[in-house]
Amino acid sequence: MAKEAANGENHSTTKPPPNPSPLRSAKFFQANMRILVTGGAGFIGSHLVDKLMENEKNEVIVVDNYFTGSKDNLRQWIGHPRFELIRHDVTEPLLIEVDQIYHLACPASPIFYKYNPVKTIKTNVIGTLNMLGLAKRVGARILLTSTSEVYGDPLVHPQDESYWGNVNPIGVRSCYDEGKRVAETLMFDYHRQHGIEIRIARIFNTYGPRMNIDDGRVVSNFIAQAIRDEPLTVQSPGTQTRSFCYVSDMVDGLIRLMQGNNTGPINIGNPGIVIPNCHRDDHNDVNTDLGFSHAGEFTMVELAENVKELINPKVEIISVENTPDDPRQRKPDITKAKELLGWEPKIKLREGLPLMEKDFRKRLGIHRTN
Ligand SMILES: NC(=O)c1ccc[n+]([C@@H]2O[C@H](COP(=O)([O-])OP(=O)(O)OC[C@H]3O[C@@H](n4cnc5c(N)ncnc54)[C@H](O)[C@@H]3O)[C@@H](O)[C@H]2O)c1
Ligand SMILES: O=c1ccn([C@@H]2O[C@H](COP(=O)(O)OP(=O)(O)O[C@H]3OC[C@@H](O)[C@H](O)[C@H]3O)[C@@H](O)[C@H]2O)c(=O)[nH]1
Repeated sequence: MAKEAANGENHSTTKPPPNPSPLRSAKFFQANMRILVTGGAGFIGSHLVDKLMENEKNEVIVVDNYFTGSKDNLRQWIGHPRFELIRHDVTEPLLIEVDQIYHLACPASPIFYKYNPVKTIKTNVIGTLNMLGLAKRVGARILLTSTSEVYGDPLVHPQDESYWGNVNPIGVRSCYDEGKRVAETLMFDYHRQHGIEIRIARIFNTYGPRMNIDDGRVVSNFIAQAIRDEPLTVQSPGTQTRSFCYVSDMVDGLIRLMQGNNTGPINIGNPGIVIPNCHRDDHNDVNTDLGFSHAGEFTMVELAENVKELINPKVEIISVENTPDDPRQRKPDITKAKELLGWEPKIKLREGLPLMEKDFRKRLGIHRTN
């Protein structure tokens, strides 16, 4: 019987998970925790690896096909005795022995996941099936990085985990959002049917150093544009909102979820703090809405204005055409993360943007002149 609480409920299983390796209970040999990170050469994955490697009791194995990730993100660990890097596509089976699996492998930026949509859905469905098969064979606990995109173009705001979403099943984003929805279904079916220990994080927009400069997502686009003196391209109408979480907060949330007792799904993102009657003068990163402020949800025009003010006040902001099915609003309800994981984000957007600017300037070789 699986012990974890899913959405506060218990699910019965038909079969207990396999016993852990005898090495786990060996008297004289204390094995390290072997942790697999799929997609570990990517943006969030490589920061997660950094954090996991800080613990000397962890051995970290990364598998990645380098579609959007890069060995460069892991260069400080290559050759380290507790670290292994394997070029592998998760759509193919993987036979290794591990205790935990953080399953991140999947292109996350819309321009990359739409580039080869059939491959994206294979990665989400076959890739997740393969990782669940591995978890089942070796009795590992597995965490899936799902997404706020499972809520589609949400009709409920902010989004809590009980909301089933408003998703177009045949649209250009479906390979990703429907793919992640199937991945969540597979996780719960393996949990109920085979007793696999699962964890599901629904990640909201995350930003920080190491994002690909040409990643295509909004924060990296605006920062790269501001540094290069190019106009900031706000996709119309510009009133669509997102809530942005700094990557170190995200990694902390993922590790807490993996180590805790709740299956999730649990939203991990930065909704900001709701401060009644607070105005822009009182808080730098607060957008004022009828005297009711939320410092974490930004329209794309507001995000562009923040980037302009912080990074390059001379840069122009222009409106460009949008792509179909762009969600109009997005902000997480993180009550569950607070209550069940004791987690909430610490870094505000205006603190995170300069950290990312520093990293982008270094990689672009463009110094700040003012
Ligand atoms: N960054 C965000 O805002 C965000 C939001 C919601 C969910 N997520 C999820 O978090 C995870 C990581 O996202 P990210 O922002 O770090 O993206 P990313 O593109 O930087 O990282 C994804 C990694 O997966 C690898 N990959 C892709 N397909 C693969 C395959 N078939 N086999 C093996 N490796 C493969 C890529 O090469 C890359 O290293 C993804 O699952 C994504 O869906 C991210
Ligand atoms: O240059 C740009 C890029 C994007 N945008 C806008 O910025 C908003 C955010 O777009 P992004 O491409 O950064 O990311 P999205 O929020 O659409 O999707 C993200 O959601 C959560 C994760 O699963 C993924 O990382 C990604 O799919 C959209 O409204 C988009 O229209 C711009 O205004 N200008």
